[in-house]
Amino acid sequence: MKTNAGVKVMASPDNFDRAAALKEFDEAKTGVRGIFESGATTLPPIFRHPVLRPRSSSPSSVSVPTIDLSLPRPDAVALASAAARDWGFFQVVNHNLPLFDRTISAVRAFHEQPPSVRSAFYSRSPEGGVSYSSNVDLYRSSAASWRDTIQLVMGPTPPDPARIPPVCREELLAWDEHVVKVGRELMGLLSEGLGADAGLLEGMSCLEGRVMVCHYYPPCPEPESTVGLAEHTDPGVLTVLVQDSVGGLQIKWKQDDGEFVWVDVHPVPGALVINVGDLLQIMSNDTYKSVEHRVLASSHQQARVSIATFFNPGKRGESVFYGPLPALVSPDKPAKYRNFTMTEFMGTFFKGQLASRSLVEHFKL
Ligand SMILES: O=C(O)CCC(=O)C(=O)O
Ligand SMILES: [Fe+2]
Repeated sequence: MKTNAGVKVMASPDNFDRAAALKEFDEAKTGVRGIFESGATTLPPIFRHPVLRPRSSSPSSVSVPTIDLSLPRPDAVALASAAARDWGFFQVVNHNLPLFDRTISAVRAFHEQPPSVRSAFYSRSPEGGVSYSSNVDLYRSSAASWRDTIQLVMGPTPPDPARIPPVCREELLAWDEHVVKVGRELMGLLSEGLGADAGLLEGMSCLEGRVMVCHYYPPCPEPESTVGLAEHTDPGVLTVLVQDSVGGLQIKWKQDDGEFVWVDVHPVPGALVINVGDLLQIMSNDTYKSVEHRVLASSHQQARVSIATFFNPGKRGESVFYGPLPALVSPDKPAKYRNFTMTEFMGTFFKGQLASRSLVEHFKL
């Protein structure tokens, strides 16, 4: 038996005590990065995924659309809404490279601090909306993923800045401001694409509920046997993501012959990756699509960094209901989903495993 940062690698998985190994890994408080730092040459069993789809194989001719937001408005509306309908994913070119690089470097710097510094922030119950941990669903998923994350609830109530790790504090606050501007622009385009006013989604408070996750995917000794992030859809309205140049994000794409393949979302310098979440699929009554995606475990020497902001409605409460937008429902196009409160929606999400597609199915009529 060999020990990697407190995680036992058993010769025989038959007598492997998974619960104890998870606890030991979690209590080390240094994440997957800690295992990497220990020089591990094999994958600890808690990270081993029994069945993995092939790592790649997308036809090289297929790629997620990239949209230039400086195009004339009607063109931008047409392209963004077509991409949200046909792909559920697209990239937008925003030309704010210095801010992108600065933010990614700050997140990298947090995760690469000495173990004793970053472990002080490690927690599974976010204090004041900020936490650092590995695998938000560590104790619920059947196999862990090769990834650590800082999570920040940015809205409707922003965190006390003092709770954000100093090494990335200023950068993440500036990034949130930038992302809100991008989110407003995109929600405007997608609202217009539904035939509504540009202010529809923003008026429904969809810019207000924001969770930012700053992922770090260390190089992996056996990338074929695990994932960086298991396949899932995002529950919220819209996700805005910035990634570094390493790559590994893939979306599940249905070919003309009905077969699914994984398509790489190639890093494009200065581009943001945008995707439709389950709630926008429901609100748009299936006009826009929430698509499954995953991240491969990094086979490169370099760790991968990405930062995703999930936009959700900030208006909650037991008398505020979400469901297909009334303007999109008619006798010809009946509602495909029932209405629900955000409490019910998020409760359903947290009950399931992150890797399931059950949220949209759960509310289907
Ligand atoms: O790291 C990425 O590229 C994807 C992250 C993601 O899908 C998520 O956090 O939901
Ligand atoms: Fe996601």
